Amino acid sequence: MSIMVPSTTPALITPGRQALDSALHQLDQAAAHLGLDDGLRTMLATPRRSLTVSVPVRREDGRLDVVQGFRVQHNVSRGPAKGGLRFHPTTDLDEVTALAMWMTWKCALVGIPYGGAKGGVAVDPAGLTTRELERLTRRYVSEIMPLIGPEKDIPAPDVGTDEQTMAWIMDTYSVSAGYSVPGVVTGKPTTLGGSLGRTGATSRGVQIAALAALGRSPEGVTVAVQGFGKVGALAAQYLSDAGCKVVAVSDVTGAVHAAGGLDVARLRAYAAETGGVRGFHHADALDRDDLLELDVDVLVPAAMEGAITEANAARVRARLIVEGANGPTTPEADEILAAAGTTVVPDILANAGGVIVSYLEWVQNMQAYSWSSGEVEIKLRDLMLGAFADVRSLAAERGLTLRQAAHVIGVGRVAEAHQMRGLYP
Ligand SMILES: NC(=O)C1=CN([C@@H]2O[C@H](COP(=O)(O)OP(=O)(O)OC[C@H]3O[C@@H](n4cnc5c(N)ncnc54)[C@H](OP(=O)(O)O)[C@@H]3O)[C@@H](O)[C@H]2O)C=CC1
Ligand SMILES: O=C(O)CCC(=O)C(=O)O
Repeated sequence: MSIMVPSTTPALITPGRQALDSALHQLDQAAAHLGLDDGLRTMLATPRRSLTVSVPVRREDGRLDVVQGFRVQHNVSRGPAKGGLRFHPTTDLDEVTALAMWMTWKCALVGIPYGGAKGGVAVDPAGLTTRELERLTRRYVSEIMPLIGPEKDIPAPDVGTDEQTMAWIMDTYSVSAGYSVPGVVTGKPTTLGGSLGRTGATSRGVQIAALAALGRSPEGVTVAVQGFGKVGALAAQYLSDAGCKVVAVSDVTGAVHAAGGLDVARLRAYAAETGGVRGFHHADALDRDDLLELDVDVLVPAAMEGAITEANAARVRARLIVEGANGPTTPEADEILAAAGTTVVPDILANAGGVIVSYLEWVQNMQAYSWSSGEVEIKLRDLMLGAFADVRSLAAERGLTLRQAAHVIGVGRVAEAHQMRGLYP
């Protein structure tokens, strides 16, 4: 049986196509290891539902722009589909499909009862006013309304979206339902039923995974973080709080480096005020992509897919990579890093803290109850460390990389759910 994968521009290798190729390669490796038959493997390679929508946006000057939006539900065998919503100019159906597939394995790996989904709108949010963004978000939600719901598919923040976006989604859905439906979305403001601890959850998970992988005192361990958005900035903060020395960070505007360690709290305030890390007085400027090749103990890619490729992997000097981003390392780069003895804590494990606390938020919404930040933190830590231990022990037992082991566990659990439900035979 051949695999049908969507492609918007088959003649061109877009970043989205690269991400989807990586995701399919990782699935193939796991399926071969698990001995899955070709039919089941094909089913897991194919999204259950993909929706492409045209979203008209009325601009402040009266113009009407039309942008493309997507929502892909990759798999729903273990529960409702779950995954973030991305606003980014290069987002396409291939990228969203890859991200949805990674959500499926991530949720299975950390043992939460969800399938995987992702949404995207091909737009640069920095080029829109707040009112334009609100109109865009509400119209996108109206277009994907048939797919989403607290028991069907639950969006959350990703690149270019935040808790305000989630509030507009919750309101648009609730107005249509005729009553408040907080459980339709996670990563909401706490005033609307958001969970304590969700804002920093992905970064907290990155910190937990990094410290577990280090296996020694973090005191003085040098760290570079690519991406200084929701995930990267707080990952840098939490690693610094734990005693690591964060020596470099980057965003789209550039990179900054201080051999003695950055004052991360001060840099966060500076970036919030100026719109980026570039020009921070208490550090040296660095070429943005040179950050990936610094001589540090730990590298945290927390920006976009395809940051570490066969073109630069051999020059990566960090001995430990903890993937805050989804898909930052291509399969070719993975091979180079593995041969060099570099440990990679894979995305579906390292950045799972976000969806774990999203799950806790949804559970609180469904019960109309809320937990303290301490309770949330304990549950997050338990789920992260449990998944980390499962991955590490399978990797050691079978001679796999941490990424291969994580995919064998995630894909294996989803395959088992299909077989038990009898949907496929
Ligand atoms: N938000 C979440 O809960 C989760 C996010 N993730 C993943 O984490 C990653 C980051 O997401 P998130 O923090 O939410 O997104 P944000 O939009 O908040 O931040 C993205 C950051 O990456 C920067 N960036 C983009 N391209 C580059 C580049 N080439 N070099 C350096 N920096 C760059 C952006 O810079 P600038 O601001 O200047 O544009 C920004 O600082 C994504 O892969 C996402 O899928 C994974 C799990 C959960
Ligand atoms: O919190 C969620 O539901 C999903 C977060 C996300 O998009 C991701 O883990 O990549």
